[in-house]
Amino acid sequence: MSKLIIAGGYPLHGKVKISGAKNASLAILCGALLAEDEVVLENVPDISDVRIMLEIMGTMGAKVRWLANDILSLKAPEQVTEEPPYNLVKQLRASNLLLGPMLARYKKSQISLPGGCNIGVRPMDLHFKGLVALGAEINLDRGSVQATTQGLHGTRVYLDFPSVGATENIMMAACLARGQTVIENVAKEPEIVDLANFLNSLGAKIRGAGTDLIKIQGVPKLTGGRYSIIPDRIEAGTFMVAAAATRGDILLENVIPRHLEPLSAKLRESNVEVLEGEDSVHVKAIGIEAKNIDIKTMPYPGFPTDMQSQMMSFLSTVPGTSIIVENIFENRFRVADELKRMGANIKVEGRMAVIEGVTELQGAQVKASDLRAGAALVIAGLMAKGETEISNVHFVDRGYTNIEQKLTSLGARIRRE
Ligand SMILES: CC(=O)N[C@H]1[C@@H](OP(=O)(O)OP(=O)(O)OC[C@H]2O[C@@H](n3ccc(=O)[nH]c3=O)[C@H](O)[C@@H]2O)O[C@H](CO)[C@@H](O)[C@@H]1O
Ligand SMILES: C=C(OP(=O)(O)O)C(=O)O
Repeated sequence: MSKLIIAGGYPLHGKVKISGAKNASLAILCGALLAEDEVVLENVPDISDVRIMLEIMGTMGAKVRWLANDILSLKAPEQVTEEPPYNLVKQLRASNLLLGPMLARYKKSQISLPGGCNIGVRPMDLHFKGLVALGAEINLDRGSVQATTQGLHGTRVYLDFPSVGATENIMMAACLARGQTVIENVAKEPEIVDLANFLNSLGAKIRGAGTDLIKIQGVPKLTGGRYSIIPDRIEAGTFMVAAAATRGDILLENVIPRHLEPLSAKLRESNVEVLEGEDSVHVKAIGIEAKNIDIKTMPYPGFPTDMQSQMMSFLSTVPGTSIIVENIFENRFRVADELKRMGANIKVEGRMAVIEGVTELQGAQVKASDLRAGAALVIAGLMAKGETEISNVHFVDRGYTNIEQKLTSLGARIRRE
C-alpha cells in the first residue's frame, strides 16, 4: 500500500497542464459501446478509474488500444455473452453507466450493482425509472441488475432529482430507441454536455444537453469517430485550491474557465485573484484576509460536491468562520476528522460543517476515506508545518493523473513510498 509523504510550507508556483475529465471519460467510454465502428478518444486521463473501466470492457469483448499517453482506440463487441466480473465492477462506481448502453445495443445487460460507497448510499432508482419507461424489464437478483428489452421506445421521463448518472444512462439508452425521448429535470453538468456532443458526433440526435430538458430522437445505429474529451474541472479546481491554500501563484493550462466559475467565485470571495484566459486560469493568492465563507453544494452550476473537501482544507486556515452545507452526498464530511488531527477547528453537525480558521496546520499521519478526501489531505499537507503522511492513496489515484509529478513541478515537496 503506497503512501504520499509531503513536506509542507512551500507555496505552489509555475504552470500545470490539466488532464481530461474523469467523469466525462467514464461516461463516454460506456457510450462508445453504442458505436458499431472504431472510436478514437483523445485527452483521456491516465487514472485508475479509466484503467478499471477499460479492463471491465475488455472482459466484455471490447478491443482497446492505447495509441499515445492520452489517446485510445476502442471497438465495442458485436455481442456480450458474459457478465462483467464483480471484483472489477465493485471497484468502480461508474460501472453502473454500462447499463443503459448495453441495454440499447445488446437488448440485455447483466451487471453487479457497484453498491454504496464511502460518500453515501447512492441508489439507482432514477436510472431504473427511466430505463423501464423506455421499455426495459429490470430485475434484481443476488446483487446483480438484470435488464432486458424486446426493443426500446421513446418516452417522457421526469427525474425527481437531476442525477448525473441517471441522466447519462437514460440518454445513452434513448439514442437507439424507436422514436423521441424527452427527459425533464436532467443534470446540467459539463460532462453531460460532453457525452451528448460525443454521441452526436457518432450520429445520435440529442438536443438540449446543458439545459434542464433533453430531447433524443432515436436512430437505428451509431457509427465510429474521433473525439476529444473536455478538461477535468475537478482536477483543475483541486490545483486552484492548492494554490490558494499554499498562498501560491499558478497558471493552469487546458481548462474551460466557464466550468470553474462556481469555484472561482468562492475563491474570489476569499480574496484570491482568479484571472481567466481563453483556455487557462491564473490563480494568485497573496493577501488572504479574514473572511466568513459560506458554501452549499448543489447540482451544476452550483458549487460542486466534488470540490467540497478540498475547500474545507483551504478554509481551515482562512481567518474567520466559514460554513459548508453538503446537499448531495450524506457522508462527505469524514475528512473533517483527519483535518482536525492536523489542527483544524471544524465542527460537523449533520449536513453542516462550521470551520473556524486557524493560523496553521501541523503535519500528521492521516488516511484518505475517498477520492476527494484524499485530495483535501494532499492540500492540507502542502500547507501544513512539517511532514504529512497520507495513506489509502489508491483513492487519490482514481482521479488524478501524475499528481506527484504535477505538484513537484510546481515546487511542492511530495513523494510516494
Ligand atoms: C462518475 C461520475 O460522474 N460521478 C459523479 C456523479 O455521480 P453520480 O452520477 O452517482 O451522482 P448523482 O448525480 O446521480 O447523485 C446525486 C444525488 O442523487 C441521488 N440519487 C442518484 C441516482 C438515483 O437513482 N437516485 C438517487 O437518489 C444520490 O444518492 C445523490 O444524493 O455526479 C456526482 C454529483 O455531481 C459527482 O459527485 C460524481 O463525481
Ligand atoms: C464521487 C466521485 O466519483 P464517483 O462518482 O466515481 O465515485 C468523485 O469524482 O469525486
